[in-house]
Amino acid sequence: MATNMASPIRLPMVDLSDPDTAAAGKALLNAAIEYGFLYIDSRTSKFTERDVERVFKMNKGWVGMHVETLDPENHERGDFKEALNIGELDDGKVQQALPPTLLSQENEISHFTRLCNETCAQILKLLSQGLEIPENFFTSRHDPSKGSTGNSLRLLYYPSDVSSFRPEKDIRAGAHSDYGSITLLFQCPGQPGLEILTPDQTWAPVPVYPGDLVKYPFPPILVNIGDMLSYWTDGLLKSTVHRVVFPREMPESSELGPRDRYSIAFFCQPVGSTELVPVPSKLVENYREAQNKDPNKSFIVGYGGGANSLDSDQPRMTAGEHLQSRLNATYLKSI
Ligand SMILES: O=C(O)CCC(=O)C(=O)O
Ligand SMILES: [Fe+2]
Repeated sequence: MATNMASPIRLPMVDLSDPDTAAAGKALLNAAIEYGFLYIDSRTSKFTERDVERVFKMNKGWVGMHVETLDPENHERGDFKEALNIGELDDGKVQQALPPTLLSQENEISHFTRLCNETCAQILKLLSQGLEIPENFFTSRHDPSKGSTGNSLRLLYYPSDVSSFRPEKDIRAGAHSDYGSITLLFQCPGQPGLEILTPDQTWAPVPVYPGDLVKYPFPPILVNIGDMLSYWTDGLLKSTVHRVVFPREMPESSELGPRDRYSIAFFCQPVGSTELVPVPSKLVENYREAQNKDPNKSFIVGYGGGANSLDSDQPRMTAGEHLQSRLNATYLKSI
């Protein structure tokens, strides 16, 4: 496991309003190949400052601390976080019991998840362009009108008032990769903590704002590739391991004020019954061939060996099966 700290990473910033969609698609694809993470310029997204602010206001942490342990091999105590998961909505309606204070906010939740879905569709279309495959290859397989997707919205709260915190041993969210296609992450100014594992096995902090002087209405939206899209593209797109750490000055330095962190994650998945047929991209094929020829091959072709590893007469894994295999690997391990 990595121990060294790298300097903050400069991730590419993608402009979703770029009329040159071929160029934006290539920029997005290259970031997904190199880092598995990128920023979306918030000025070019469908979200207004108010849309994001409203959901942050709902986010007060709901499910107790230490309930989840994302990296049980390295952390004996559960993650120092609280979370509320909201599963896929049906016709704008939440399909689960909500905490009483959120009952009146269903419209806002529905509005926000709709924008998340539309943003994911924009990103998936651009990725298809970058991969030089039909524009709707991914979006048609993520279309909720074709079946349930398992998309979820997660409100995360990492409290700083944790007297039992042990700096060397405890973590806000253990090292993990995400399971689905793509994740959108909304962060708050002044609340850092996300780190990604670089190819040389060092942890690189991801700044909430990149180091430029642009005035954003709210922090750029972080996008990362999940295991399924990595599997689907035979590892060409990277599902990068990441974690959330406590700020270095935690928690004694009370003069700094509370060092809480709030974030909102939207996990986007294909329709569960989607067969993960190989992505018909020459770029994916070339990547796989090059990796197969590499005598020192140390690459990961996405969890499960990659969609191209199956013989053509073998049944394809479905998106639902892929997700279940990743959930089993995490949650059965931590019981
Ligand atoms: O809060 C964060 O920054 C990241 C959360 C995350 O990675 C996750 O829930 O999968
Ligand atoms: Fe994550």
